[in-house]
Amino acid sequence: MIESQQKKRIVVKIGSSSLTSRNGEVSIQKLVRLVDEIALIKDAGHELILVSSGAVAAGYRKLGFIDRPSVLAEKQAAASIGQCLLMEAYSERFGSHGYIASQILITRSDFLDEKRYMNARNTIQVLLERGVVPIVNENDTITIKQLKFGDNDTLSAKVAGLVEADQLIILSDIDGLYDDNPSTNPDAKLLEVVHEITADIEAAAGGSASDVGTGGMSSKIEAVKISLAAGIETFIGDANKPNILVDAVNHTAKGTYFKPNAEQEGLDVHQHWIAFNSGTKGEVIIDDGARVAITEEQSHLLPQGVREVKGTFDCGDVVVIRHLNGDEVGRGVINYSADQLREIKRLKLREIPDHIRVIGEAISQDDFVCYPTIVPPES
Ligand SMILES: Nc1ncnc2c1ncn2[C@@H]1O[C@H](COP(=O)(O)OP(=O)(O)O)[C@@H](O)[C@H]1O
Ligand SMILES: N[C@@H](CCC(=O)OP(=O)(O)O)C(=O)O
Repeated sequence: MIESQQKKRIVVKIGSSSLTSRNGEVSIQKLVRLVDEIALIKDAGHELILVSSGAVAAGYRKLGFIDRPSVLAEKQAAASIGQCLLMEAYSERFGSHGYIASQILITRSDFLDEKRYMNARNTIQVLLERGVVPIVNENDTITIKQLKFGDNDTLSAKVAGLVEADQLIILSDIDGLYDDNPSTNPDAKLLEVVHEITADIEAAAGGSASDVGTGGMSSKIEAVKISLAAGIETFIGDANKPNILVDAVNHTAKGTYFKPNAEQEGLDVHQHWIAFNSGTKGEVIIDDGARVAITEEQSHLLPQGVREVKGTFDCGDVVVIRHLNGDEVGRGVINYSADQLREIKRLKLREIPDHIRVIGEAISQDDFVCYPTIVPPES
């Protein structure tokens, strides 16, 4: 039973290994059990978005393969079949509880553009207001390698940031994060509460031992970095444990609970987009004064603090902000093109020629995110 608590917005990620039986095929029994639990959470009044893997696993046998294919086009063809089968199974079971399931397929390029990113958010908002369970997966069939989220762990954390979730629950075939890879070290111990992703934790998190899983624990830890930066508490637990979802919502489940730093303000949706979804176009190199201003004094980045401009970008693009010593300071939305900024760098605001002056500052205070709030960009 769900303990009575404030209405929460919860993102649940179900990995391929949690949905498949030993032969690699999707197990309707497993899917049904998880849907039944989600229905209980919905009945208690919470909003829930499901990020479900399993399209490739559900499709490859129907395509005539005995083993999960490894060639990209074959996986994509399998996903094209499997995604329909998955949604059919989800729709039917959610329907039996009186809930409507909807399908949302996303690629990383959809999230590169903030308008499309916000559009996805608005769509999900309408679905949630109307009691629907949005079911998200990567659009495997058309995604090219360079623009793949790659694993649904990362996708689930980005979706959690997009919808400003209260909790992210990542279900897997293991009951949480161990202090070493349990498939190679039988003495590895479960970590029950984690406040920070340290280098030791990153080193402990290895790849997947199953034939169907994609990223193993290491991609889950990358995902947790993203969700914690947004201030979203995150849980990793075993999909095969009875009542795992209900217990995770009640905080009584066995597993690993990742707790965001209570003092650190989470990123808002715009900052989350800048930090984890936008692609960067070029770099601005800043001096000491500018670094102190933006990291410690909550100030704008002014052109006078910019020493060098690298690459080509337009007004509105996201650029890397780097200190003269080479350290990455953060990233932000630039108010000038690269050529304009080259012309006005090191100038005080009143010295900027009228035909170039837009807002004044090179990057506005609300438009940048500094490290270590964010993890280094992935591309
Ligand atoms: N430190 C660790 N703690 C727990 N599991 C780990 C660790 N390092 C590697 N793993 C592996 O990660 C696997 C879970 O990831 P994966 O197979 O990709 O599942 P999913 O399909 O749920 O995403 C575990 O079964 C385990 O073999
Ligand atoms: N999008 C793919 C799954 C990718 C993925 O991350 O899988 P998993 O590691 O099992 O969560 C699919 O639906 O088959």
